[in-house]
Amino acid sequence: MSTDPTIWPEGVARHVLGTTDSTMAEAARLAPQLAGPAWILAHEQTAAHGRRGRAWRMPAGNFAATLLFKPGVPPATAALYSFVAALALDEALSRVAGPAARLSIKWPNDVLLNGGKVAGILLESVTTGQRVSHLAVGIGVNLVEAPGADAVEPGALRPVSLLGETGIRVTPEEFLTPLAAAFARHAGNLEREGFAPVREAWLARAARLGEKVVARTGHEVHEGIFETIDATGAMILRTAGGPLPIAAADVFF
Ligand SMILES: O=C(O)CCCC[C@@H]1SC[C@@H]2NC(=O)N[C@@H]21
Repeated sequence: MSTDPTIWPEGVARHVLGTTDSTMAEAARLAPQLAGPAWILAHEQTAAHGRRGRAWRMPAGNFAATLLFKPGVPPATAALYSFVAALALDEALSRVAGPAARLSIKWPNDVLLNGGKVAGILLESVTTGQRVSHLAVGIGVNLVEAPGADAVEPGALRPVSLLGETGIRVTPEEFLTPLAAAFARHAGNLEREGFAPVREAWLARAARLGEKVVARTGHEVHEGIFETIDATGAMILRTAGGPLPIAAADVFF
């Protein structure tokens, strides 16, 4: 991996916006003139989206930001930053909510609070030749309000908010500070030591490890025991037919 010590400088740039279409779209517009990593935070998004092109509802007061940077690594390595982001989110939420908060990470990168989804992560990248020239890590956190259950697909986990579950209120700007620090630290670990320490830390926070889950890929449904994640971040399911690596899927408990 890249070991460029300057990729995560002390003070990563921050752009704070009022209303925008989506911080992912803002990141795409900023990319051509990007010098170092930059966080783009918006107080309101009119066209936010989540994984698989789903709409992402963002009630006022919730957190919406995209971290844009230039990893300069192959796409498979860039994908590992989603585990970095999940760890950073889990850590930042635990910092603001206190150690009693029941937080965990649902593969690959949803953060759960008391068993409901409190935060989601979306990676978008631009690849030039064999390398990812720009990576946008979009993060949405229900700080003060969870969208209604009608906003999610049948069978998906109920959305929850930090305020609703813990009574703790933090502003998006306040939340960005521990999140950015945790992201920089875990990203530094990934870049210096490879995926092993991030994988280990991620597994220690994983929801339903060793339990039965259902993984729905575009066209197939697999049921099995969630055994581990491999060196590429794929979920390893123990199925009746043996261990099955799943690179991308929606997972149901
Ligand atoms: O769970 C998911 O599907 C991922 C949700 C990601 C939402 C965030 S909010 C900030 C950024 N801007 C967007 O339009 N999407 C991401």
